[in-house]
Amino acid sequence: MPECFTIASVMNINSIIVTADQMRQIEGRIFEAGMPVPALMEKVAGLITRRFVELYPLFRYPKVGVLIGPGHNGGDALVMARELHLRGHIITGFCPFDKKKELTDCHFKYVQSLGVPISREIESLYDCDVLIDGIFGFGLTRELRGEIATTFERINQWGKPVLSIDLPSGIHTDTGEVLGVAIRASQTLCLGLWKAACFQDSALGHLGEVELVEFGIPLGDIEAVLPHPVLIQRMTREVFVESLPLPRPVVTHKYKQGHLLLICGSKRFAGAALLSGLGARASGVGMLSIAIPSSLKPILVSALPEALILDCPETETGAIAELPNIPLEDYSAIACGPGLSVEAENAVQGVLAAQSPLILDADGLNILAVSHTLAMLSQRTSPTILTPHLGEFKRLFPDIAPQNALTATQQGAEQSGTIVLLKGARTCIAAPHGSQWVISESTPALARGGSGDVLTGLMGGLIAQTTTLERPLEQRVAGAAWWHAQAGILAAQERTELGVDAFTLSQYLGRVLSH
Ligand SMILES: NC(=O)C1=CN([C@@H]2O[C@H](COP(=O)(O)OP(=O)(O)OC[C@H]3O[C@@H](n4cnc5c(N)ncnc54)[C@H](O)[C@@H]3O)[C@@H](O)[C@H]2O)[C@@H](O)CC1
Ligand SMILES: [K+]
Repeated sequence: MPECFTIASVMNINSIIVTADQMRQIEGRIFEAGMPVPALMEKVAGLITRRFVELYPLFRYPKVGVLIGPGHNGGDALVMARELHLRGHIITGFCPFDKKKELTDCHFKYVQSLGVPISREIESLYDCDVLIDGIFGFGLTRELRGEIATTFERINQWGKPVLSIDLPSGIHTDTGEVLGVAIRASQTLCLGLWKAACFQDSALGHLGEVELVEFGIPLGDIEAVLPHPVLIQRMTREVFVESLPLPRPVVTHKYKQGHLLLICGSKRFAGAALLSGLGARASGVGMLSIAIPSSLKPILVSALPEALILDCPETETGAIAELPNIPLEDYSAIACGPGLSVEAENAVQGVLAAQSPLILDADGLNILAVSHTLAMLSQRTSPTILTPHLGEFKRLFPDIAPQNALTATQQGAEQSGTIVLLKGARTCIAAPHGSQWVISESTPALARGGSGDVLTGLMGGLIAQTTTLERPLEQRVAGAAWWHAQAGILAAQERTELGVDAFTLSQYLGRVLSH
C-alpha cells in the first residue's frame, strides 16, 4: 500500500481541490473560531477587486455591470461594486432577487446609498464594458429556470468580458455540470481553495481563464475537514518535479535506471510503436525493449537505435501473434497496447501474468473489454494502470456514468483494482485506495492521433524508473500526464494549436524540464 499523504506533505494549497460541502465546512470552522463573516467578505472582495483592476483597468473598462445574487457571492459582488465606484468606475448593478442574505442586504443598501443604480432589468447593463458575475457561487445546487435562465442566455449572447466570482453562476461546484444555463465567463477567480468544477470537462467552456485567489485559510482548518489521504489533488510543476527520478545516483548503470518493455505496433499501426518508443526515450529510462511484429523491425531499429527490439511472430494481417519466450520478470515496467490491433489477444493475455507494473492502453484496453478479463486485474501482484480515453472507458466500464470524470475515474479504479487515467481536456487519475489527481492545464492541440502513444511510452519509462515507493505510483502516473500536457502547451505556444503532431510533441518533452 502506498503511504498516505498528510496535508502538510501536499506541496501547497494550490494543489488541493475541494467540494462545496468541504468548503462550507472549512468556512464554518473559520467563523466558529471567531472570524467575523463581514470581515472575511471584505478581505476576499478586496483581493478580487485588486485583481479586477489589474485585468480591467479604468481607462479601458470605465463602465462596469455588476450581477448581484441573493447569497454571499452577491455580497462579494456588492463590495467590489462599492470599491470600484469609489475608484471612479461607472457602476450599474443588476439584482432580480427580493430576498437576500442579511449581510448581502446591508451591502446592497449601502451601495445604493452611494448613488449606484441597481436595476431589475438586465438591459440596463447593455452598454457596460465588462461584467462582474456575483449571482451564485458554491451555494447553487438547483437547476436554473424561468427569468434567471433567460437573463443568463441574454448575457451570454452579448459576448462581453465577464469576470465570475468563485465560479461562473449556473455551474455545479462539484460536478461542473451546467445547471440548466450558466454564465460564460472570460475570467474566473476561484476563492480560497480550488473547487472541483474547475477541472471538469463539462465546465471548461464556461470558466474562461481560471485563477485561484488565496485568502489565508489556516492549514489546520483544511486538515480538519479533508480526509487523509487528500482525495483530489491538482498536479503542479512543484509536485511533478518531486516525482521525477532525479537526481540519479552518482554511481549507477543502465539496468539500475529501469528497464521498460513496450509491447506495441502492428503492420497497420506501425507508427504507434515508433511514437511510444519516442515517448519512452524522453523519460530517460535506462533500458528500452520493444516487442513488435517482426516485419516492423527495420523501421524501429533505424528510428530508435538505442532500443532492444524483440521481434514477434505475426498473424496474417501483421499483428503480434504471440510474445517470444521472454522472462517478463526482468522488466521493471511493461506498457502494452499502442497500435497492437485487437488481434494481439495472446500478447495481452500473456502479459497479465507479469510481476511488474503494467500499463494497458489503446488496443490493450479494447482486448480487455472484449475478453471480459477486467476482473482478473485485481488478482495481479503488481499495480496495473489503465489509460483509456472516454470511448475506451465506456467499453471497459459500461455501468459507470462517465459525465463526472472525477467520480467516474474513482469508481473505475475501485471496480478494477487498478490505477485509472481517464484522458480528457482535463485528465483525471484515480487509485483504488482513494487518492486522485487532476491535470489542470492542457491544450486542445493534443487532440490528435498518436499523442496517446507518446504518453504511454513516457509513462512506462517513468514508472520503470520507480525504484522506491516513497511517493504513490499514481503520483508518477499523474506526473507523466502533466509532463505530456505541458509539452503540448509549449509546442502550441510556438507552433499554434495546429502544429503539435505527435512526433513534434515527443520532441518537446525534453524542453519542459529545462523550461
Ligand atoms: N468560502 C468562503 O470562505 C467565502 C465565501 N465567500 C462567498 O460566498 C459564496 C457562497 O455564499 P452562499 O453560501 O451564500 O451561496 P451563494 O451566494 O453561492 O448562493 C446561495 C444563494 O442562492 C440561492 N439559490 C441557490 N440556488 C438557487 C436557484 N436555483 N435559484 C435561485 N436562488 C438560488 C440560495 O437560496 C442562497 O440565497 C462563495 O461562492 C463566495 O463567493 C466570500 O464571501 C468569503 C469567503
Ligand atoms: K459567480
